[in-house]
Amino acid sequence: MTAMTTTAARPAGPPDSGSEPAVRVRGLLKRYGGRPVVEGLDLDVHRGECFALLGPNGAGKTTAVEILEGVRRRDAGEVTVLGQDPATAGRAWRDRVGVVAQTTGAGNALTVRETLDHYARYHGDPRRTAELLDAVGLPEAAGRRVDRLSGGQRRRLEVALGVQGRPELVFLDEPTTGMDPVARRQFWALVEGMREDGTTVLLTTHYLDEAAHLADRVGVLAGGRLVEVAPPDELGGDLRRTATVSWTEAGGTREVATAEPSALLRDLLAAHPAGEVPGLAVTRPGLEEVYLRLVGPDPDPASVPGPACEPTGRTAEGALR
Ligand SMILES: Nc1ncnc2c1ncn2[C@@H]1O[C@H](COP(=O)(O)OP(=O)(O)OP(=O)(O)O)[C@@H](O)[C@H]1O
Repeated sequence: MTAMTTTAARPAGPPDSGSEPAVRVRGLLKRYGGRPVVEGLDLDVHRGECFALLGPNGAGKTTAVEILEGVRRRDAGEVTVLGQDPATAGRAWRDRVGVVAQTTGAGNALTVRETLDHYARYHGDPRRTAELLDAVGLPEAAGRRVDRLSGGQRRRLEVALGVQGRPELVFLDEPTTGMDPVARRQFWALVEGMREDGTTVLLTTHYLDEAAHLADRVGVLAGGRLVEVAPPDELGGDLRRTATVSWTEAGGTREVATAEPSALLRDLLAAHPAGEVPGLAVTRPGLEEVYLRLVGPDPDPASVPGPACEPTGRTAEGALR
């Protein structure tokens, strides 16, 4: 697969934190049946940035993203996406935004190529079908019916449809779920290509390696709020800086958590003039451990008895449900 290039004139290079953000959210509140699922969410995504939203099942990621996409109604708060309120933005705004939803209805008797050609008509300046097929690694499946694709192939098609209109901002909700490891890495290259073109990307994922690889910043959503926002290798702050030094002593393992492991190592070496400190190891928490500490042991609000189900999406008339 090759990274795609666009003809649209957009600034390339690092995220632009100086100008108006691509996404601005203040005090976002969403309740289902009276129960808050997103509660006081504040978020800025800079233009040209790849931002990854992490959080356990039921944390409210899809709910928040669907509000930003303009397919779900909010109960309170301010939301601006590419300068407009998605709840009222029109067709022109929609053309500037790409959506790869968590699940879609894509599944029909058309072939992959026919499907892409069909949806191309909805965009003013669509990417060429051949270019898209190549970019998502589907050229061999171009003539296959969509309802005969594997789950991972279907996901690739959905990604192709989401970026077909050369969006300035693309929402990717768990885009690589169901993809094999090779397809995931192809997808990463696709996102990196979009980033180089200046596209803003807001991604949700459960794969921490994906967030670490792709994102300029990650936000961890828990209990309806962002509990931390930071570049992936800085998430966890003090927690990241704390090392655990362990060694074998008197037949057992000793473990000491310290922000200054060098000092402890000097003491240990001095206490072992013969050389080796038995079983010596120094470890620092990785992204996964930091994440698990941030979200807590059982943060899934879905485990609480839930409210009545609320449908999503726009009505045929385009109004929000
Ligand atoms: N249409 C709906 N009607 C009622 N409750 C809903 C609806 N959609 C989601 N919920 C509930 O809202 C909470 C947040 O769901 P949401 O899908 O936003 O979480 P998520 O972080 O995207 O989870 P996952 O990682 O599993 O995709 C969950 O408890 C879910 O059961």
